[in-house]
Amino acid sequence: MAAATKEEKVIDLPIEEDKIILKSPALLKYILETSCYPREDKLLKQLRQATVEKYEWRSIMNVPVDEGLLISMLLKIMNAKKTLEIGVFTGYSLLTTALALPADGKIIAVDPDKEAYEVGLPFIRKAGVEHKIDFFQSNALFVLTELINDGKEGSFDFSFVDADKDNYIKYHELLIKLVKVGGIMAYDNTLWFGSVAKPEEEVNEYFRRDSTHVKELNGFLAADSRIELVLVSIGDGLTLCRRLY
Ligand SMILES: C[S@@+](CC[C@H](N)C(=O)[O-])C[C@H]1O[C@@H](n2cnc3c(N)ncnc32)[C@H](O)[C@@H]1O
Repeated sequence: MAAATKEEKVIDLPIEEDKIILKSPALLKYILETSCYPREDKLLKQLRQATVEKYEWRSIMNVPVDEGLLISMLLKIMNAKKTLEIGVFTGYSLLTTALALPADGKIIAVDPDKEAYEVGLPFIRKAGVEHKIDFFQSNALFVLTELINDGKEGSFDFSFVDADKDNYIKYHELLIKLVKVGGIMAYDNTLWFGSVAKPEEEVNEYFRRDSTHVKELNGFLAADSRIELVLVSIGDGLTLCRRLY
C-alpha cells in the first residue's frame, strides 16, 4: 500500500487534529498515515483538498477520513440501498456513501447550501455516482416531513445527520419513521469537540450553544427505547442508532 504523500500530510494533519477527539497527535498521525490515507478513495482525497482550498479552516466540516471509512464499511455490511443525507456541505460523507452503495442505490441529500455542494460535484461526477444522488437545496425538516407525507415511511436503510445541532432531536423523530426497523440512524458530532464532558463555564463560547443541544440529544437518545445505540468515539463522535420497532 502506498504511503501518504508529503503534500497530503501538509494539507491533512492540521484539519484532522482539530477535529478528531483522539487527543494524542502521535497516535492520530499513526492511524491516519498507516491505515486511513492509504485506503482513502482518490476522488474523496481530491474533494477534501478542493474543500481545504476553497473553505480553509471551515473544511473541518467534512467528516474525517477514519469516520468516512467506518461509514463506508457499515453501509456495505448492511447492504444499504436507500439512504438519507442531512447536511451535505461539499459532500465528503455524501461521496463516501455514494461509492459504498450498489449501482442502483439512491441517496436523498439535503442542504440549503448549493454552492458548497457544487464544490464537490465534479468529484461525484468523476466517480460516476451522480445518478445515485437526489440533491434538495432545502431545509431538512421540510424535506423529511414531505417524505413522510408522500408515504415513504420505513423505506430507508440508513440516514446520516451532520447539520444544525439544534434540530437533531426533531430529525430523530422524523427519521425513526422514515428508516426501516433494523435500519441505522447515524448522528455526527455527538462529542462536539469534547465540550460535552466539560462544565458549561469551561466551554469556549463558540461551542457553548451547540454543546447544550448535543448534550440534550445524547440524553434523549440514551433514554429512547425505540433504538439500540452506540456512541463511537471516532472523529468528533458518531452515534449509531438501530431502529428496534
Ligand atoms: C458539517 S457540514 C456537513 C459536512 C458533510 N457531511 C461532509 O462530510 O462534507 C453541515 C452542513 O449542514 C447544513 N445545514 C445547516 N442547516 C441545515 C438544515 N436545516 N437542513 C439541511 N442542512 C443544513 C449546512 O449548510 C452545512 O453545509
